[in-house]
Formats: sequence, C-alpha cells, structure tokens
Amino acid sequence: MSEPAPPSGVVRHGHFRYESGHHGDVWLELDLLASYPERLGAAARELARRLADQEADLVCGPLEGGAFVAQWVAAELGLRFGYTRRGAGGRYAAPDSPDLRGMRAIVVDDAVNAGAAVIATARELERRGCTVAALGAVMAGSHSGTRVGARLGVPYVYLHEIAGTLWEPAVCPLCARGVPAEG
Ligand SMILES: O=P(O)(O)OC[C@H]1O[C@H](OP(=O)(O)OP(=O)(O)O)[C@H](O)[C@@H]1O
Repeated sequence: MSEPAPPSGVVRHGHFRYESGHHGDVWLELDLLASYPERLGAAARELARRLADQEADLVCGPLEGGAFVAQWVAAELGLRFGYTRRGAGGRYAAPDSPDLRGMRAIVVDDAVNAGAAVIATARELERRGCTVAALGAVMAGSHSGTRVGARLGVPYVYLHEIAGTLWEPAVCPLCARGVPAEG
C-alpha cells in the first residue's frame, strides 16, 4: 500500500534560514499539513498500520503538530495518547497527570528534521517511567531526520523522506549566488 502524499504546498523548495541558524533548500509548511484533516488522517492511519505490532500502551507527540498526528495514531490503535510541550532550554515536558509509569510508548511527530523534538520527548517519557518502543513520523528530512530511529535505538517508521541540504551560513551556496533567504 502506498502512503498518501503530503498536500501540495507542504514541501517548499527555495532558500531558507532555519531557527538553528543553518541555511537550507527545503521548508515544510506544517500548519498547512495540519489544516487538511482528511489527508493527515490518511497519513496517521498508515502510520498506525505500520506501528500496530509494537505492543504499545501510549502514543505521544510534541505539541503542536506532532501531537495532532499522535492523537490520531493513538485513536486508530486504540491506545492512550500523551503530549509534550517545549519549555526552557529545549526540554519537552509531559503534563504531570496521568501517571505514565510502566507504559510502552510510541513517539510520533509530523516532521523530524534535526530530531530535537522527538529525542527530547523520548527522554521525558523515559524520565516518567516509560519504555520508548518506536518512533513514527509523517515526514523525515534526508539530512538527519531519517537517522533518528537509529540514534534512539528503536524501530522507526516514516512515510516520506524529504530530500534537502543544510549549510552553515558562511558556506551556503545559495547565499553565494545572491539568492535571498526566507525565514
Ligand atoms: O526534528 P526537529 O528539528 O525538532 O523539528 C521537528 C519539529 O518542528 C516542528 O515543530 P515546531 O517546533 O515548529 O513547533 P510547532 O509544531 O508548534 O509548530 C515539528 O512539528 C516537529 O515537532
């Protein structure tokens, strides 16, 4: 079964300046993805199908976009749902209630780029007494997002690999060609 393609306009090509300070040639319009619930639901159903053998109790995603997908995947699998929220210093925290001790968790995000959100979410779940069983994402960036499962040492399902390159600003070839950067 082939996975549903992201809606047109979600993956943009050009010259962009990211929050990390890097420059790159791909931008993901994740709010646009979230605005098509039918398409997001199709992606979540496909993720759920591929993650169904993980014997998990909980699906957890980072707010905002990751949690939208995680909740849908949890509903498809008949599992509990949780979320994390970014706080100071890049830490992601889950709400104090419910008690998550002893649960097997799948971490789900809409997009994984550097992997900061899913890794911090996995660390928080472990701190709260969960075992992280697997990772799922609708989209994963080819520069590092596709390798985050290996970094966490868990099975990783992503539906779309988004080809893109990151550069330090000083060596950005698009800057060298005088292409204006967005972001
Ligand atoms: O792999 P990473 O480099 O961490 O990037 C991926 C994260 O970035 C986006 O969230 P963002 O921080 O923009 O928050 P939002 O969902 O509230 O827009 C996206 O929803 C992922 O959670």
